Amino acid sequence: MAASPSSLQFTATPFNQFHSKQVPKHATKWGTIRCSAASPSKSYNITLLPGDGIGPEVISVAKNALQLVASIEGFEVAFEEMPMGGAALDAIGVPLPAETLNSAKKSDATLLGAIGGYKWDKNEKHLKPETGLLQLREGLQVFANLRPATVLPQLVDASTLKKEVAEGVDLMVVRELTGGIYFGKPRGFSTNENGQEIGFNTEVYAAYEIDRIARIAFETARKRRGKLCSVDKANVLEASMLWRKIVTALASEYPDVELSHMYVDNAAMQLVRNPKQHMMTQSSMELILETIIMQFDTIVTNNIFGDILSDEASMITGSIGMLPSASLGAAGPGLFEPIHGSAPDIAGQDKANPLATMLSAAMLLKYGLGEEKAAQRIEAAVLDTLNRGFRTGDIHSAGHKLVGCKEMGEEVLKSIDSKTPAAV
Ligand SMILES: NC(=O)c1ccc[n+]([C@@H]2O[C@H](COP(=O)([O-])OP(=O)(O)OC[C@H]3O[C@@H](n4cnc5c(N)ncnc54)[C@H](O)[C@@H]3O)[C@@H](O)[C@H]2O)c1
Ligand SMILES: CC(C)[C@H](C(=O)O)[C@@H](O)C(=O)O
Repeated sequence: MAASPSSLQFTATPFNQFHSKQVPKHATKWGTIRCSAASPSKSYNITLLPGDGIGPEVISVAKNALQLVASIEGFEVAFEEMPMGGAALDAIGVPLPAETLNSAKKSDATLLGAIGGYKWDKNEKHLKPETGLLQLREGLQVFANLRPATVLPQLVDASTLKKEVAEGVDLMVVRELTGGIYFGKPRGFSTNENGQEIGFNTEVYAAYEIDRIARIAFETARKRRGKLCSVDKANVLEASMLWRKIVTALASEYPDVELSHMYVDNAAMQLVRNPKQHMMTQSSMELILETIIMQFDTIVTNNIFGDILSDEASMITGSIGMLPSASLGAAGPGLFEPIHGSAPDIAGQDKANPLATMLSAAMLLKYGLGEEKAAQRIEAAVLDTLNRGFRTGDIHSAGHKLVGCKEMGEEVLKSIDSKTPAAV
């Protein structure tokens, strides 16, 4: 695939259209903005949740990028930084303080770094940083989690897969985010008939939850290469059987989208075996042509399979430090976060790759605020910085300049500054 900024535009996602049709709050705001020629200054409130571990390091870099592109594009951003996760547990005693959730609900969008760490690992369930994150997703009702995984030409060598396997991979995982086994009841600890301790959870999906995420996925696939793979475990799990039935029934509404189904165990294997299919065809000139067809383009799956498969997909692209995400609901502000965690093993050492968070900031601008040009400035600057040879440790290979989190951030800012609008 050619190296072009557009490969990072995640073109394929139709969420702008989805949102502008279905999110009254945003639709109203965008309408006002577009019509208000007399008042050129727009202003957005963004809640920042640095969280734990490398979270504060990557958020500080992304905040600078948001500020810079806002000033170039002529709008204002006001940040409200709130405690979340382990940081909130230490300061306030709960992983998601009411003030933090309220700030996220009132703002135009929320950018999260990461939460969690060894310190809180043994806490009771309701006092775990991770519980706060689930409460935040539930509180904002952001049921659709878009996780693009694109192998950038600059980073093919960073992938642990062979070049010919990784090159050109461009996936979108659409993960259901507010249902399934993460939230299903009953759940808990008990004892069985033999007096042994048991822990149990419930994988449960209502038809409407499957329907709404499947529609997002079909719309997403329609704007990409028209291929949707629904990943489930319908050979074993009832919740997956219903999932497959509803996704299959919807296909007739999207005749332009080619739907396939795959069991999750096979999908996990196929993702690293052959995310692309190579087909040999013979041309009229008796030449053997190799056509690369994406085995995977858009993947739709439940909460837990999406969590696991997106982490796996990240390694095709080179590093989990590169993958952004957008979590969106039918109404209200979105939540934007890198897919990685708090990386306690490298926290506080200026080693984190901030690009996943910067690209999440770009998704925030595009899907959360409708500021497409500002988003493109960040995406183009990330590519430019990689083109100029800068690499954090997770994506470093011979011949490139090894930098820390801060320096990587500064180099992206330089790239943002040096790009004229025409070049974006
Ligand atoms: N959304 C979130 O906040 C989120 C997501 C996943 C895990 N977590 C939490 O994070 C903590 C650590 O979890 P984990 O170790 O399983 O996963 P992790 O994603 O934090 O780290 C996995 C590995 O990837 C590396 N890594 C992650 N992000 C990186 C980056 N930006 N740059 C360079 N290297 C990076 C880490 O150093 C580590 O070796 C746990 O408490 C977990 O619950 C939070
Ligand atoms: C930290 C955890 C609750 C979270 C999840 O499982 O969703 C994480 O793995 C993620 O992918 O954001």
